[in-house]
Amino acid sequence: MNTTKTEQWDGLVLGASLATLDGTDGYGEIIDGALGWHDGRLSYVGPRAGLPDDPATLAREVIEADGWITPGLVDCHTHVVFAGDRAREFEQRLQGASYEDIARAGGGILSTVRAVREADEAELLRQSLPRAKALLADGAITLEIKSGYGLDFDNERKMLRVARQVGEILGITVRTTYLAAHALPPEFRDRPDAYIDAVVDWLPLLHAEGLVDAVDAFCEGIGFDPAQTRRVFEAARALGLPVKLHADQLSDLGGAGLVAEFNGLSADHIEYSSDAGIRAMAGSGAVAVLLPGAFHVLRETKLPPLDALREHGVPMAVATDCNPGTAPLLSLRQAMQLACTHFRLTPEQALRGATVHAARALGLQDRGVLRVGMRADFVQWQVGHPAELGYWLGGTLAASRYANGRRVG
Ligand SMILES: N=CN[C@@H](CCC(=O)O)C(=O)O
Ligand SMILES: [Zn+2]
Repeated sequence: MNTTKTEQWDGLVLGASLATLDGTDGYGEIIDGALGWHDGRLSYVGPRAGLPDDPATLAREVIEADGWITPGLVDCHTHVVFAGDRAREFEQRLQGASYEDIARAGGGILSTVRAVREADEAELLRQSLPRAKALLADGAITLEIKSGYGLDFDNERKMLRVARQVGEILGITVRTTYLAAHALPPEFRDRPDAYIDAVVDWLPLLHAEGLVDAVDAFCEGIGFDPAQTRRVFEAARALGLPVKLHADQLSDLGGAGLVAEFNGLSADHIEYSSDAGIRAMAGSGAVAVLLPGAFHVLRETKLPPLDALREHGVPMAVATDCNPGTAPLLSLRQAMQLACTHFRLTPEQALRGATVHAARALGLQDRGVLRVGMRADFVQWQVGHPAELGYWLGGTLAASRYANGRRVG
């Protein structure tokens, strides 16, 4: 019996099939499986037939289930904390305005900055929580949440505090990412280097409050240049914080290579990354975070360098990028479907992208697969096969969700 515990477990699910994702390929299928856990960790992952005759004695709670159980999904790139929406901007884009035009005219990210600054902490939480709940409802048990719509100390802090509260209220893991280098706020107009000075100064203060798990930037023509990004990364490194990057989304500024140079966790978007950038990522072990929601909503045509990613063995994560501008997307499963449709990932690759590789993109080694000793984060789905998770558009497939061995929906 594949177990580490001899005392009575906290819980045991019997009867569902398991997609463990343990191993380098395949779903790791266990038909008619059993999953036991204790103290928030998996204590048994295997066939029901591998348990003693009377499994009810093994655990305090025994649950008969059907369908399939997968690791809890990990949404490794979201901007789910924000106020307002940008539906009117979406209309303008469909009438011909580009994302960059709107940004340069003071809309885009800056219009969400105005809305976030106007909302107090309680209001920001009130607006953000339903979005996080929707992501959880569709199986996301770990959420990364970025700041980046405050762009001053108090408002970046407010966003990060709300992100932490979301995790506490929902009982799930929230990893926070400091993204003050997302756009240039109006009070620093034409003074981007002075703004980067401020971004660098705020970081240790927010970190000292326990509000920052990683550091990100938007390295782009409408964001910050590589030299400015480098300064943000150096500040992160000085504090021992990992970096990730909105890299090469709209043009190739060498973002993928910069991530590799700083041993970053991930380069995200990367539609325009060069072959050299991808090779550098492969060398450093960085994850490529694919964001098919933004690709879809912006009606992009330039695909990420998928062949190069495959050829060089760069792990590909999939995330929602849930944000009001480019990805009003409230389902990681839907992002998986878009990754299959637009980027030709197989449903198995998309599921690995939203679990195993997404956990790695957050530097989390204790989740993403079902294996004894890993966190008891899992989702039970009403499906006949896990390939359906990357197949259906919409619908309600998740039947129960567990975080750290506790039911969270
Ligand atoms: N690219 C930059 N940041 C977000 C979009 C933010 C926004 O438009 O509000 C992204 O990941 O797509
Ligand atoms: Zn983003």
